[in-house]
This record gives sequence, structure tokens and C-alpha cells, in this order.
Amino acid sequence: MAIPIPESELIINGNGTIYHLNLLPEQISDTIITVGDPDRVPMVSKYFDEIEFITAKREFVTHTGYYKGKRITVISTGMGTDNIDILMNELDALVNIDFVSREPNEERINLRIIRVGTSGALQDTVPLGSHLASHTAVGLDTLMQFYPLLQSEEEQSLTLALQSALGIGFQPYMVNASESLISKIAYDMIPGNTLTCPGFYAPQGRALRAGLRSEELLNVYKDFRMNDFRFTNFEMETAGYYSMGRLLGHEVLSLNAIVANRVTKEFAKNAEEVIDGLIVKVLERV
Ligand SMILES: O=P(O)(O)O[C@H]1O[C@H](CO)[C@@H](O)[C@H]1O
Ligand SMILES: O=c1cc[nH]c(=O)[nH]1
Repeated sequence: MAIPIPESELIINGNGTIYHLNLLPEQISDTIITVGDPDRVPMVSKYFDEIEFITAKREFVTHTGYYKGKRITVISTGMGTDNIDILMNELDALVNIDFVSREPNEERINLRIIRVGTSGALQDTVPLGSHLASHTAVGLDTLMQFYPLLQSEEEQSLTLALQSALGIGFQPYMVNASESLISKIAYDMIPGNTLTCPGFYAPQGRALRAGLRSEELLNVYKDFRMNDFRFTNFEMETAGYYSMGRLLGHEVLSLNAIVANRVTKEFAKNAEEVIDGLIVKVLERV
């Protein structure tokens, strides 16, 4: 017999919902679109034929509804992999843990989770306004210092080389996207290797007034090579999604609307349009 998960670990609100997401198991679909910005949730659900359910708590806004007869949930996550830790654990708990017995269900449900986010390009071959699918993500955050994530030999050697190039005191982690979601949704998008950074400013080589510990950081990101691997873009969540997906057994794909290019130093004037185009593609294909 499994030991029930204590009340301080699987936290269920008075109304039966999971702690941060504020959701009951029956309020989500097994197909989930995630966005960073809470205001982007209605940008997705405005295309639904019918919205069945809406809730919000902190940065987690959820709409569940139907698009051309298919039940879809869209949830906002806010920014950063610390929020993805909460999102992925709580979504998994909703479908794979019995809230009454507090034990994992015998039968596992695999969710399909598609991130529709914004990102900055690290190469001049990734144009502003393009849609890029993260085939691989490398995390520069420390989330995976706390989970038993398995890494292949190739992943180990690449992340060790990156650690040495950056001179940081911990080893980054590397995880792939779901192959089946790539072929279903991202077959015509730019294939990319995404760097997930633990911040938007210095960790992405941006200096306003606080300065940078290394003026060379952006060049290290841009110029890092291992065989034919190089980084195409950066953002703040993808590696967290992919590693939690690997740990929990869910299919995950991160799609990026490229709104900045750090080589050409441009920012898209039509960012909303680029994101909207990505939303429509995902809804049609998911
Ligand atoms: O547009 P979203 O999905 O929030 O994604 C990107 O934009 C935010 C930074 O502006 C970070 O969350 C980054 O990952
Ligand atoms: O440059 C960018 C653009 C969007 N999101 C990021 O994290 N970085």
C-alpha cells in the first residue's frame, strides 16, 4: 500500500481545488496550451466555440473550452521555471493522484502541453516575427539541481562544455521536446535549440543600469558550438517544461514567437500579431 501524500505536500484548498492552480481534476482537458502572460489567455480562448470554465489565482488564469469540437485548456504561468515547477506538479497531481486517498492512481494519464511564448533570437538566421519550435532546451536555472533528472552521455558532455564556457558553479541541464508533438504541430517551424535563462536582463546579456558580470555573455551564448549544435534563441521556461515532462511522463512542446533579435538588436513592432499567428496555428493543429 502506498503511503498517502501528507496535507502539507499535496495541498488541497477548502473547495477541493489544487493549491496554486485553483483547479479541480474535471476542469482541465488532457490537451493544454500554456502562455506566460495572463492577458494572453483570452487571446487564445476568443477563438473557442464555447468557454466551459474560467478561474484565476495569482498568475495562473485558466479557460477551458471547445475549439472545433476539441476540448482544450489554456493556462497562464507567469514567468520563470519556478512557476513551471508549480504548474507541472499541480497539473500532474490533477490527473494522476487521487485527492481522496492522496495516493497516485494506478493508471497514468499523459498530458499534452504546448507552450506558446515569446523569445529572443541569438542568431541572425532566426528572423524577427518567425515561429520557432524548441527541439532541445538547455536550462541555466537551478531547478534541476533538486530533481533526479536522468541525462544521457551526450546531454552530459554538452552541458559540461557549456558550464566550462560560462564559468558557472553548477551544471546546466538539457532535455528534448516531444517528437510526436513536433511532427503534429511544428513541422514547418524553425527547429531550434533554446537556452532557458533564470532572468530577462543580465542572464540574457541585457544591461540597463545594474551592469553585467560578464560583457562577453551574449557572445558565449551565440558562439557556443558542439558538433552541429548551437543555440538559436533564449527565453525563461522551456527547459523547466521539458525536464518536468520527462520526470512525470507528459508530452511537452515549447513554441516561440520571435519578438527580439539580439544580433541585429531589433524588437518586433508587431509582437501581438506574431503571437496571434502562432496561436491560430496551434489551435488548428493540436
Ligand atoms: O512570453 P512568455 O511566454 O512569457 O515568454 C517569455 O517572455 C517573458 C519575458 O518577457 C518570459 O516568460 C519569457 O520566457
Ligand atoms: O529577448 C527575449 C524576448 C522574449 N522573452 C525573453 O525571455 N527574451
